[in-house]
Amino acid sequence: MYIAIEGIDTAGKSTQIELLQKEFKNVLFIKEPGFTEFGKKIREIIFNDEISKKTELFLFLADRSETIEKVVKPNLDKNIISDRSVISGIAYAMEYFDFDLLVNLNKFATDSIFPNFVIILKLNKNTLEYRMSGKNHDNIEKRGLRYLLNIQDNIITTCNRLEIPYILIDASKPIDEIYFRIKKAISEYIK
Ligand SMILES: Nc1ncnc2c1ncn2[C@@H]1O[C@H](COP(=O)(O)OP(=O)(O)O)[C@@H](O)[C@H]1O
Ligand SMILES: Cc1cn([C@H]2C[C@H](O)[C@@H](COP(=O)(O)OP(=O)(O)O)O2)c(=O)[nH]c1=O
Repeated sequence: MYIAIEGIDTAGKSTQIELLQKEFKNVLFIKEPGFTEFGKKIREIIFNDEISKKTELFLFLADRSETIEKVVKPNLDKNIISDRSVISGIAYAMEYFDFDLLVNLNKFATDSIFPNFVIILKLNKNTLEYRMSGKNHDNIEKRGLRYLLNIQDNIITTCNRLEIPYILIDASKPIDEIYFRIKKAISEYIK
């Protein structure tokens, strides 16, 4: 089972995954971007170089392709939980490029290996504003709150259009309340 934890920046993905890693010892936890050694180099370029949106897209595709080829494919018999996935890949890029083109590029990059189930941590504007005020902003976060809230809508749209099952969790709730809901949801998939 390949499950993705999705949400915009500061939604609480890393926080929840740290808790999940303590409890689900037999699950393979991965992330995008930058899980493989190659992906770490790609991530540095994306966040530090001034590149075009198209180049950024191909770099994320290269990171995703390498993770799928070297990590996901060899472990499809296991349970995998990923911090972000192709869903983020399409949701962030569809602000600039055609949705169907992005789906086809990602199908090629991943041999059509997409998550089976997605958990979306959904932030309201005020909570996003508060959490973003507490951190430095990378190249992508500098595009602002409106952009990130659009991405959040895109994440939901992408799951719907790809017909990938998902649940929405209010990311402004207390950490343990969110964790309880995530645990309940994935326990139906991960025995
Ligand atoms: N449910 C929550 N309630 C309050 N603060 C939270 C919650 N979840 C995460 N945070 C805080 O919000 C910030 C972003 O969380 P993080 O897990 O890094 O988000 P992401 O990985 O989605 O970018 C961190 O400072 C974290 O401590
Ligand atoms: C995986 C992926 C992430 N992104 C963006 C989302 C984030 O702003 C950034 C990932 O940086 P990261 O530090 O992993 O942030 P977060 O903790 O919010 O996941 O890259 C894309 O634009 N396209 C993609 O395909």
